[in-house]
Amino acid sequence: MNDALLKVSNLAVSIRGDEGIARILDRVDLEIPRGRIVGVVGESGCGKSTLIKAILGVLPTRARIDAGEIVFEGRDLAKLPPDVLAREVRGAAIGFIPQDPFLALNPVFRVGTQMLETMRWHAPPQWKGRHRERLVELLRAVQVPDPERALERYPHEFSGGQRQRLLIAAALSCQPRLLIADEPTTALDVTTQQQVLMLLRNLVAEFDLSMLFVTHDFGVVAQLCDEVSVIYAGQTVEAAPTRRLINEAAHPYARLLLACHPDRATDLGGIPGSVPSPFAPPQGCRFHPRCPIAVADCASARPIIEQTSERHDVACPRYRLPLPQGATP
Ligand SMILES: Nc1ncnc2c1ncn2[C@@H]1O[C@H](COP(=O)(O)OP(=O)(O)OP(=O)(O)O)[C@@H](O)[C@H]1O
Repeated sequence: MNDALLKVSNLAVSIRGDEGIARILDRVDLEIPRGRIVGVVGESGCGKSTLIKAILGVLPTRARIDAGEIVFEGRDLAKLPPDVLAREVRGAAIGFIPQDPFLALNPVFRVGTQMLETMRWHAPPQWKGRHRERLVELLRAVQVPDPERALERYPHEFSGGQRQRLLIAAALSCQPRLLIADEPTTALDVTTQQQVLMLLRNLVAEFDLSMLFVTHDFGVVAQLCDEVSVIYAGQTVEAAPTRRLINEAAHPYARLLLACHPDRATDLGGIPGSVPSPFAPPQGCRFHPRCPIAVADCASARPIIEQTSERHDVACPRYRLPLPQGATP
């Protein structure tokens, strides 16, 4: 699609560690069309956070982008100087909602002080002199009760769900075009999680945004996302519109991950085995050691991405085969 707000192509990121060099992301592709919510799903250790860090330009010092592009509004973020990224992109054109609302706010400063400080650096010039007023409007939009008073309170005076709303307002406070959320509902109870997801959906429409939502939970993807990309051991294995992926997942990893979801599984055993270390990933398809339909060829060559239908890509030549009985948890 031409109207992508963000297009990540062929992105490779490696990190130098004591064990050698780890290829954490190995030619990842991702597209976020304007006005859409795209989920990135994968187990812990698949590279979701590294993908976010690469987009935001906050990779660890020992990491580097080896190849690929991160094109956002026509500019390749992978090639932008760090000061331009910090000034014009991170926390400005791209807002970030972190995973843990308990850790993300400084407990010793009032909420308003912290949020106004962010706005001082990144808010659009036309809001000059109106930061507090804008903030109150945003707190109202994220349904924080009594916004004027909320700005005078300290983080510990809010519940987890309210703190997450504060962080969503903070992410919106610089008038971003893209929101990136890293499992923002994981630390919340189920009811609050539902409310925050619904709020995010409404805000994306109301503020004319796009969103990248990272999670390990297909249930959350089903509720929130228009499209989804499944990532395994640093490689994109499948991408499709959400409904299609949930009803017709093709890659064995995506099928097994879906089968593990509580709504479907009778026994939540998870997928046997674990995500390989990026310091010594398997050759060929990185999923082949855990794949119930793998054959010898899967260990020798990386699968080519095939398009099964419009906007549905899968990186497995054997995706048409059924999984053997007992393979799903
Ligand atoms: N600074 C680092 N040094 C060495 N290895 C790292 C570093 N950061 C990440 N990794 C490794 O890269 C892989 C991907 O990590 P990443 O945090 O991106 O995965 P993730 O899918 O976000 O996992 P989680 O859901 O647990 O946050 C993991 O194997 C992790 O151990």
